[in-house]
Amino acid sequence: MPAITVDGLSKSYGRTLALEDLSFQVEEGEVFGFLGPNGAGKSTTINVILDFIRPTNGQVTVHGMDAQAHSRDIRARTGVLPEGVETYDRLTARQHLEFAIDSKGTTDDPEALLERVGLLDAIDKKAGGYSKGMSQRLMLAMALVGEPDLLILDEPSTGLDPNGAREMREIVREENARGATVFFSSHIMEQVEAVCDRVGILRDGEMVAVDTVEGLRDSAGGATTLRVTVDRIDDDALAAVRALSDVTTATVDGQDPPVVVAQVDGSKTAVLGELEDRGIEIRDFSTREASLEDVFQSYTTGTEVEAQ
Ligand SMILES: Nc1ncnc2c1ncn2[C@@H]1O[C@H](COP(=O)(O)OP(=O)(O)OP(=O)(O)O)[C@@H](O)[C@H]1O
Repeated sequence: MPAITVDGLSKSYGRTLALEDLSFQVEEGEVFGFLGPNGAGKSTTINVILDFIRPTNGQVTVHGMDAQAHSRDIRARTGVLPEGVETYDRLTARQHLEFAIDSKGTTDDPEALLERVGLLDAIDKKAGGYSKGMSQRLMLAMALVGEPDLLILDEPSTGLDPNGAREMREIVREENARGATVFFSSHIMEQVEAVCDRVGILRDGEMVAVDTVEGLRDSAGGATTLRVTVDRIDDDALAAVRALSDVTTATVDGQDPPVVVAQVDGSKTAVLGELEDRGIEIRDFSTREASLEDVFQSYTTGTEVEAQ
């Protein structure tokens, strides 16, 4: 049984359509990265899964239970790191943890949890004095209470420095190794590629790709980003480059001097030849293997940048 099934989900806020007929599944035991730029609809999806908001259409089940009818049971088995940090200024980390432990009726040790997230030193300090990263660590510790079957982490790296982000990924791996399903959202490919089994890419409320990290890598596979610095470029020349059979996309980056950026799946010399045949002077060029970040960008930003 999948851990999460999202089926035909739509959500409108007044005239804003935040989610449009969204369907996907998160399998039990996997780490699923929910990736999309700001405003794509990630938090809205998470809020519907947790029944914090009601959808306009569609259905969500968690461990086979309807998200609306069984929200209490679902939340009891789920650890949530919500978007935006909501700590209580006057309570210490220990008190936050004690509250979460009481609410879930578990016997966790606050010190052990805070040690895991690297916040043991501040256990008896009031959260009002915490940095963003410290608050984020505290919220993560609260999400871990009760060894939940499902962890839902909304942008868990917010406010964390690179070390903190690495530690967070380590905790995701440990939780997954213990058997938890992890669903976490991010707008940064780098954050998800290191830990996720599969990635779903959300754009404007629609899922535009769901694949394994390997599968996404393959779709970038073989492709190379070619950057050619030229003395000038015009629409006809750019169109001719785009029309070459090995070129997937071509855009122009910058103006002075212009740089033609092409995704090439094969011969790079054809691009250089096409430009030279048109009397365009090639001042420099470089090649780079397309990265997962390039794949993410091509799905989420529209690949074309008009020639200027
Ligand atoms: N309460 C609300 N009222 C009106 N519009 C909303 C509300 N919440 C979200 N939206 C809109 O719905 C769309 C999706 O927002 P959502 O917060 O789900 O995206 P997100 O992918 O989580 O973005 P971010 O990465 O910035 O958190 C956006 O256009 C947003 O402006």
